Amino acid sequence: MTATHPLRTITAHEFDAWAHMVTTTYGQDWHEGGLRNAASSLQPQRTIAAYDGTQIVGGASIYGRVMTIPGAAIPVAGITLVAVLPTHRRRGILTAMMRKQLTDLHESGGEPIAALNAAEATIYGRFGYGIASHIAEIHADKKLLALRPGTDLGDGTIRLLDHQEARPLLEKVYDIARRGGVGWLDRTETFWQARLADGERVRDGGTALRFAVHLEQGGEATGYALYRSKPGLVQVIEVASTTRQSYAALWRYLIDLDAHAALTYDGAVDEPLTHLLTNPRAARTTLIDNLWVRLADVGRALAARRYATPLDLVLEVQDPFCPWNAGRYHLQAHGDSVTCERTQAHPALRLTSAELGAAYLGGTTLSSLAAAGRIEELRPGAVSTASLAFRGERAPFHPSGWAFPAF
Ligand SMILES: CC(=O)SCCNC(=O)CCNC(=O)[C@H](O)C(C)(C)COP(=O)(O)OP(=O)(O)OC[C@H]1O[C@@H](n2cnc3c(N)ncnc32)[C@H](O)[C@@H]1OP(=O)(O)O
Repeated sequence: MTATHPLRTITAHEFDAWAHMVTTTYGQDWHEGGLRNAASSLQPQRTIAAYDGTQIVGGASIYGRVMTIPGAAIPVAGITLVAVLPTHRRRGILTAMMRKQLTDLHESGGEPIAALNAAEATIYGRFGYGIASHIAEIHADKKLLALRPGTDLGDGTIRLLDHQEARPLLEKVYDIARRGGVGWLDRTETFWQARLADGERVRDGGTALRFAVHLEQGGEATGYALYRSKPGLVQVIEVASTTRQSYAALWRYLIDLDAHAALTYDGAVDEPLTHLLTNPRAARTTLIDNLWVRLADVGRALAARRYATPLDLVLEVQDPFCPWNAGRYHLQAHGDSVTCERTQAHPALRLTSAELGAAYLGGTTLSSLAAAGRIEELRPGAVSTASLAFRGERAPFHPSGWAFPAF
């Protein structure tokens, strides 16, 4: 808590007042559908508020989700709906809420990592969060888009289904895709509802959501694309597939949609689409930070993932914001056998939790952080060895946001 603004979890009947504070802070009016989605997906016992007397003046919540990480899928605390009223800024309320969330995770033995999408990239580094993934905002000139000759499209078909028909097929495909994709989350009923919410506000001038589902000859769904049309634009919302042929076939379908000059999609940094095109420059991309990861418990987090190469490394971790994490760790990894124990041995690398958070999903490299002067190498070659081991096979990708609406 801060000296003047105590923090506590909200009760269910305080939800409306809490939501009102969040929307006021975000410069919005909460509409009916949004309020319903938030009320059903948020857990009051994981939602905190800062009080000025009886008034709620700040708040933050946690969604408990399961995220695919290199070699495993683990519970992750999804930090969301962080807000402090404009009347109460710069008094340390955010700092107190961040500390409470992480302390609670540590003391309860909760999720070993926390993750969030940052409203501004200047906010969360000070609390030990590091940029673990980027998103490639793709903007393509449709008349220049064409697939390379000879692209294997398989022999399936694409059907436009309505929401009800598509929904079970989407779930099956998504569940296979997310298990193989680092950064992807599990999606329970509540989160599906939010992801597929389709009211006027969500459409933002576009059509209703379209469900293009790829079916194999035997009827099995192996991919889907969610999109809407906006004036002059195909806005691709989500593409998931379980085979390379269905991925290529879905993109051919999207590219072939007539009467649109442009196509947009928030894809992975290493989105295979680029390599399917005759003119890769037709799809221009802007990179933007996406998932910020914070190791709430360094030892448990590092032991939970798998590493690309064998590793025997002593790390000295500095962590003024979460002092329980500070100290030396002996990280040993060989295939599925991974241990991370406290030690007094001499360290090979000195770094903070933020660098470990950044490297955790295998996207940001330790070598790049070291080149920026953010990691101290105490044993020659240790950065290079560790960087290769932390690296993932594919760039991590988080196909939907943490922030409201809650998908
Ligand atoms: C995961 C998500 O939900 S992201 C959404 C985040 N929410 C928003 O952006 C909504 C609008 N903004 C706000 O609600 C508030 O301004 C917040 C939550 C960003 C900050 O809350 P505050 O209580 O004012 O922050 P607090 O007083 O604890 O500041 C902590 C430090 O962060 C800095 N800081 C706070 N906000 C910002 C910002 N937007 N940009 C840069 N620095 C910031 C402060 O200057 C302070 O620095 P210091 O420790 O060096 O003095």
